[in-house]
Amino acid sequence: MSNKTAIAIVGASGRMGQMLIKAVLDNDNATLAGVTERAGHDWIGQDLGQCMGGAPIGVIVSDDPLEVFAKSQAIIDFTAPAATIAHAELAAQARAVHVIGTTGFAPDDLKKLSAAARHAPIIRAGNMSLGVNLLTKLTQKVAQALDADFDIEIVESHHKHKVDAPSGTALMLGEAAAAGRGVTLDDVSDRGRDGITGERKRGDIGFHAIRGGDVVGEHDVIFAADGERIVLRHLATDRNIFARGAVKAALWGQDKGPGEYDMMDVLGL
Ligand SMILES: NC(=O)c1ccc[n+]([C@@H]2O[C@H](COP(=O)([O-])OP(=O)(O)OC[C@H]3O[C@@H](n4cnc5c(N)ncnc54)[C@H](O)[C@@H]3O)[C@@H](O)[C@H]2O)c1
Ligand SMILES: O=C(O)C1=N[C@H](C(=O)O)CCC1
Repeated sequence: MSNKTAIAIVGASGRMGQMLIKAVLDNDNATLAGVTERAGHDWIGQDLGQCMGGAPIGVIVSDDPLEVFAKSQAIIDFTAPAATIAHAELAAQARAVHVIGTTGFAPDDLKKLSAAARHAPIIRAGNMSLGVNLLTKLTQKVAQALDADFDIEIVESHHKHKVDAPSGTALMLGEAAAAGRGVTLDDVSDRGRDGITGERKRGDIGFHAIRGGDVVGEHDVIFAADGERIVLRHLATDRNIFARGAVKAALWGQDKGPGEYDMMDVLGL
């Protein structure tokens, strides 16, 4: 039996799905167990290699996650919240590691993920890149070192197809800034100001989302005081940074018990 980890990719035709497939095929410690797309998608029943514009590779795109998960040790999921919730239940039944990159979950969705994580490991992060996870740590440290004379604003830019705002990364950074300050993000979050908003409230953390063109992902955490400003910035120029992180997480999760983990755990940060 091969000692490579069998990984399934759901949402195969997506911007991230295609990156993830290449990252698994390029990894010496992983093998592609199968791929899925949503029912009715025109890739269903076709050879994956041909769908991606190359030669056949003998992997047929499925719309049956149950059948694919049964032969997988890990599932990598960058799809949409409703799909990911359904996948979490099936991954838990299959006792497979579920790596979740999907963003835009509602609080009730997160409760369902926590329930699934009682049966198998879930590794979830709004951003799987090493750079952003380091930036998150730095954000917490800087917020801890400064008082609320420094106003915190988080500005993110993404491509025009992105459907959720603020980005998962912006929320990670906001949570880190709030933790550094010793407050709860929900109590201080101020999203997308418009109209006569009144003066900025001391201690608030502001969020702003720019959408346009093909921007892969850019995040600034601004600490603005009277007379000086600190800006922590991450610029993503290639989605491969997210895909590589997700495959690393799938391999890392193999000897872990049920529970909820994130990329900080994977990277040891
Ligand atoms: N955490 C990270 O590092 C990171 C990085 C990039 C993107 N993302 C997130 O990943 C998600 C996907 O982003 P994208 O740009 O690839 O989007 P996309 O729209 O290009 O791809 C999503 C794919 O999922 C498929 N899908 C939807 N429902 C499905 C189902 N039930 N079964 C199988 N496939 C299904 C869609 O058909 C589509 O092909 C978003 O939530 C995005 O914010 C996270
Ligand atoms: O392209 C996207 O969508 C991205 N989503 C994640 C987020 O919401 O932060 C990570 C960056 C790219």
